[in-house]
Parts: sequence; C-alpha cells; structure tokens
Amino acid sequence: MPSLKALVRRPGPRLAEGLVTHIERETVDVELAVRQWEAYVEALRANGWETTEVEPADDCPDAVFVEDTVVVYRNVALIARPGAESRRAETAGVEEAVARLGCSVNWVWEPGTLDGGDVLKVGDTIYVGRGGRTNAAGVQQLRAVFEPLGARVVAVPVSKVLHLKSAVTALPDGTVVGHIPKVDTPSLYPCFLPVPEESGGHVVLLGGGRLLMAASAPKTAELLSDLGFEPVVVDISEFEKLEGCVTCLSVRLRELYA
Ligand SMILES: NC(=O)NCCC[C@H](N)C(=O)O
Repeated sequence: MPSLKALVRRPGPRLAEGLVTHIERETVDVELAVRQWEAYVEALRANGWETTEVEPADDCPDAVFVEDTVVVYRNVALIARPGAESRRAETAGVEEAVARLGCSVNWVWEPGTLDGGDVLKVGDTIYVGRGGRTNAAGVQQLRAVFEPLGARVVAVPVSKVLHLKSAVTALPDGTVVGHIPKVDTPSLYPCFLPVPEESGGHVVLLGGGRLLMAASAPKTAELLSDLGFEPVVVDISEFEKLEGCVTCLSVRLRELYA
C-alpha cells in the first residue's frame, strides 16, 4: 500500500535569525510562527497525512524548512548538502528519520551542493534548479542517483528567487504553476499556467484535487478553485519573512511501501 507520510520539523528558538537572501529582513514573531506551524501540520493530518517530527535542530535557525535537507524519489532518499553552510548541520536528524521510515539513503558529497527546495518532481520528471544553493556538481550527483531508477532529470536555471520551488510547483495534473516575473524560463515546462501572485506558485499536493496554499495568494486560490481544485489555505506569514513557502515546511513521502 502506498503510504502518505510527511516529515516536519518544529521551529526552533533561533528561527528569527534564519537566512534572508532576496528580501529585506523583517522581525519574525516566533510564538506566532509556532502556532502557524502547528496549524500547517494539522492541515496535513486533516488531509490524511501521517506526520513524523524530525528531531529538532535548535542551533540551526532554518531547520524548520525541512524540505531543503532531503530529496526522496520512490523509496530512495538523497541527503542534501545545503548550499548555505549554516544549514549543513540540519541533515543528520533527517538522515536518521528517512532511514527509520525504510528509505535507502544516498548523500550529496563535496564539492556538490544541493537544497531540496531546488527539486521539483512531476511524475518521473525531476526538475532541478541550478541557482544560488545548488551547483553543477549537485545536479550531476542528483542525476547519478535518480536516473538509474527511471527518473528523467531536467536542470533549469534559477536566478530570481531562492529555490526552484520558490518559483514553480506543479498541480496534480502536472501543470507547472508560477508567477512569471519570478520564473527564469517558463517555456521549459511542457504545460505552464501563470498565476497572479508569487506565493501562488507554491502548492503542496494533499491528494485528489486538494492543494495546500498560503493565505498570501488569495487570487491564485480563486483561480485554481475556478479550475476545479480545492485550495486548503494556511497562514505562514512568519515563514514567508524568511523566504519560506508552504512546500518547505514538509517532505512528503508518497511511495514508501510499509
Ligand atoms: N525550500 C525553501 O524554499 N526553503 C526556504 C528556506 C528559507 C531559509 N531562510 C533559507 O534561506 O535557507
């Protein structure tokens, strides 16, 4: 039976010191962030996902953005080597968590760097963003791990935002969505739907037509709802101040067999 498991990681006390690269720093309300994170996790659970909390990494301000630490394709996990050095200590706890869930584990090695936020899976196509956090060696290592398993790895440039998935994600039918000013090359995607807000380009597939989306993208939610999808909206304002989006707060494992 395919599983619906998701990894999440509770925000730590140093969250407000998280990295910001493309936006101005704003004060983060850590208590509010914890409440928003709890509501996010509850939204996953309410939609049938069994969540596993990765052991906290309280010395790492960005640890809550657990998506960046690992890429999982089928039952194979590739432990990332984050492009930002301050995030490298985040991977140990995640490695333990995916191994416990039954994944076989691979690693990105120096000189490779790769952030999970740069990896977008659409069926058996894996888009990988070559940008500020993922380098060419990281792309090559991702190819070497997943292509033998049947994936087609497509590298795309990312220059306008932090990660590939800060620019684009995909709907359940494979249509890639993104806000044009933030997407380097929309023509790379066979089926692309422009959306009216930057955070409208971030959707998490919950199952069926349900899409987890940020409250900051109301026009996109309306558009997608009009196309027959069901947005499930969460407020993640405190994480957005750190360039986080709905995708970054979890890792969904859809093809583990228990
Ligand atoms: N996948 C993502 O988009 N992750 C967001 C990471 C934000 C964090 N402040 C960082 O700069 O690494």
